[in-house]
Formats: sequence, structure tokens, C-alpha cells
Amino acid sequence: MNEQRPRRDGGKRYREQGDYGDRNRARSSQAVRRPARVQPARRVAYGVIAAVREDEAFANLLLPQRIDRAGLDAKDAALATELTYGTLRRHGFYDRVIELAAHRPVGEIDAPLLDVLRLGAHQLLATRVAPHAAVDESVSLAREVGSRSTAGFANAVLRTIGRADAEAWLVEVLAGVRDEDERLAIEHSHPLWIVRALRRALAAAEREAELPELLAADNAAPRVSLTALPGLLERAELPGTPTPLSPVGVRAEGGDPARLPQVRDGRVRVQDEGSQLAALALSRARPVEPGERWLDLCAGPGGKAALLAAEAAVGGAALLANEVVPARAELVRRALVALPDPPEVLAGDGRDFGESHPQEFDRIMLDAPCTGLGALRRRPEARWRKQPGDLPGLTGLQDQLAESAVRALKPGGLLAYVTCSPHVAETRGVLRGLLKRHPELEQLDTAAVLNQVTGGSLETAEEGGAVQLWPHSDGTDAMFIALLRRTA
Ligand SMILES: C[S@@+](CC[C@H](N)C(=O)[O-])C[C@H]1O[C@@H](n2cnc3c(N)ncnc32)[C@H](O)[C@@H]1O
Repeated sequence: MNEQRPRRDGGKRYREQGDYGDRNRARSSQAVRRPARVQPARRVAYGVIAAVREDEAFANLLLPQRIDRAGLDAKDAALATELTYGTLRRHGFYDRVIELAAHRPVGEIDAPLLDVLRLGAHQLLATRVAPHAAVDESVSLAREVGSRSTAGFANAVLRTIGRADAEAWLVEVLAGVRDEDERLAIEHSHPLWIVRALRRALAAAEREAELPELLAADNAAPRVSLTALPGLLERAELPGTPTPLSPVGVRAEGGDPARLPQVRDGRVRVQDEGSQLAALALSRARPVEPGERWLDLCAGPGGKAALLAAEAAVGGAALLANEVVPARAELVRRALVALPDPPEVLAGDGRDFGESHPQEFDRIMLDAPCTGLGALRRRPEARWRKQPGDLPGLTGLQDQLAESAVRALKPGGLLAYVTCSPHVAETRGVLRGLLKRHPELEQLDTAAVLNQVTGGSLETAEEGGAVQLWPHSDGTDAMFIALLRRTA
């Protein structure tokens, strides 16, 4: 049974023994004769991983439904989550390992079988799941998605993988890789173009040396934080500990926060601390004058709109929300139900807003559609779906939305330009263009505003100008927040 334990032997042993040696074949046929029962948590994980590939499903939305449907208890739900997220995040690395173990490119392996192998590799290389359970249950899954020979192939590949540990496989996979970014891409399982984009983003903040930490943070499960909507609930009324940065946040305790009654009735939102800070930067940049009109131009699904609406209501202001996708506009309406006087939600194209509502608003939130490279830890499949080719279309849209927002802003009004991406083209690039086209805009000291909001806890905020938050140092999504004032 020793062969089943991961070893620190440099991964060489699998070659000495041969991947498809007689001993493995014997075991494989034995496994074919007596299929292991696939545990519900693994079945749920496999189902979600397959749906992500086949139907472009979002794991963070589908997984809770499948966990509910399968009636998993808390322990199995945690296992299913770990297996799903871990496999999806790290499949770039696992594919390299599978190619070495199977002696063929992953492109030549049927997609459902490849899903099984990735899930098996994750269990063998990154979890405490007993290797025999990881292999045997994967073989059963392989038999379900393929044939008897498919099961034999899965058995052989996974037994080979299980003979070395992740560290040893990394050495094998990296052999011959000279380029530093390529090395980091493999080690931290990110597409190369994203590694390069994150390097540039850190370099712009003179923090390039932190790239490995940032990539590692993308692979760690984020802590769940909740927002207690001001005026509706005090955060002290919630279970959990106060968030270190946001004055309205709580770090949730274990369990599904969606089940909390305060979340169900809408007084509390599940929301990353970085998103809380983005909304508070706008609402608390200066005292609210009663009667102010605020706009959330791209509001779906409504997280920041809910916090802004609550802040506006406390100060005697009123929010209008807009979202171009009707189904997402509906989500915004639902996000606002707990407010005593829920704001109106329009389903329009934000690019037309400046023309239809010129100089009407005192504060505007432009949380722009973006690549989302700052929230990769939250959406495990996202890094593999995004393409560098998405960027020009997005920055063009960001420019147009920013133009519209400036037109809709009253002289003296405040604009928050926000992205959940640190990509320099979407952040500093869009901002630079906007400031160049509009000399009537002045950039506010967002770091000073946020330091006031956080009580000085934001250690990494840059002096002056905009703020770029980072998962590895701030514990938030990598939100970019820039406050601007229209002077005339
Ligand atoms: C980053 S999300 C906003 C997240 C939101 N502020 C929150 O905190 O829940 C960007 C939103 O912009 C919407 N959007 C994209 N193009 C738009 C447009 N032309 N006009 C208005 N909204 C748009 C997207 O559908 C998406 O819901």
C-alpha cells in the first residue's frame, strides 16, 4: 500500500515503475470488478465541475444549490466546497501533472474523464483525503462517465500521481521552465497573461515583489464578511467579529450566512470588505446634505447600492439605481427591500444616462463592468474563462460609462470610479484618460478618506490619488477606488 502515499521522491519513482506496469493493471482490474461507492460530497463536486465546463455555470452559485439538493451535512458541504473550489482553481497545475502521468496532452483526454482526473489529482496532492478513497472513488466516477477501459486508465494515472507529493510534482512540472512569470503561472495555477497583468498592477504601486503572495492569496478561500446596513441594524447584533477595516462589517462565523434571518430579511448583506469600503468612500467622503441625490450607475446585483441607499437614508439623501441587464436590475430591487423607502431601480444603459439626466446628481457610484481580476479567489473558474481579448471592449465601455457619469454629475458633485480589478488599463488607464478629457474634474485624496473611514487601519493605502486594495495585504478583493470631484 506504500505506493499510494504521496512521497517526497522527486516524482521519479513513477518512471522507474512505469505508468502502466503489471501491478497497476492488476489493481485496475480489481477496481473495475468492485466499484467503490462515490461519496455524496465528491459526487456534488464532480457535478459542479462538469457543469462549469459544459454549461459555463458559476460554481459559487451552483454549488450551494447542489449541496442543498444532496442534503449534505455541514462537514460534507465543507468537503464538497473544498474539492470543487480547489480543483477549479488549480486545474492549470493539475493538467501539467496529468500530462506527465498519462504521457499524453490533456487535449487528448475526453473532457468528462479529465474532470475526474483533475478532481482526483486535487484530492491526492492538496487534501487529506485518504489516497485509496481518492483513487477508488475517482475510478468509479470514471466508469460512470466512460467505459471499463476509461476506469483502468483513470486508475493508472491517479496511482502514478499519488506516488509523489505536490512539491515533487512541481519540481517535475517546472523542469526546463526559465521564465519567472511562467514559473509563477504554473506554481500558482494562473493563466500567464493574468500573472503578467498582476505583475504590472503591483509594479505600478511599487510593490512588484509581492506578486507570489498575491497569487497565493487568489488560491485561498476568502473569509465571508457581512454588511450591517446602517440605520437598519448595528453590527454588534450579528454573530462574528468586527471587520478590521470596514466600520459596518462583520466577519461571519462558520455555516451558511444566507441562512441568517438578518440576511434573509435584507438588513444584512454578504459583501466583501473591499466593496463595503468602496461604497463608504463615496458616502463618507464629506458630510451628507439632506436632499442630496445619489446615483448608482451600474448597480447589479445591488451590494453597493444597498449600502449606499442605507447611508443616503441616514443622511437624508436619496439613491437612484440603474442596471442594464433587466434580471440583474431585479436583483438590485431585491437587495433594497429592507429599506423603509426602497429606491427606484431603472433598467437602462448607463451610457445614455448623462444625456437623459444632465447635472442631476450630487454623488455617483460608477462600479464599472471589468475583468474582475481582483476577485479571482471568490470565483474559482473565472481565471480560466477570462481572455486578454476581453480587455479592449471593457476599457472602451468603462470610458463611455465614465463620460456619461461626468455629464450626470452636478458641479461640485462627487464621482467614485471603482473596479474589482487591479488591471492598470482598467484602473489608472481609464482614470488618466478621464482626467485628461475633463479638466473640470479634480482627484480627491481617496487614501485619506478611507483612512478616516477605517480609523487609520488601512496600512497599504497609497498617498493621495486613488486606492488599490489587495487580497494578500488587505484581506479584501483587489478593489480600485478613485474619488473625483467636478469643480465646474
Ligand atoms: C461590477 S458590476 C457592479 C456590482 C455592483 N455595484 C454591486 O456592488 O453589487 C457591474 C455591473 O454593470 C452592469 N453593466 C454593464 N454594462 C452596463 C451599462 N452599459 N449600463 C449599466 N450597467 C451596465 C453589469 O451588468 C454589472 O451588473
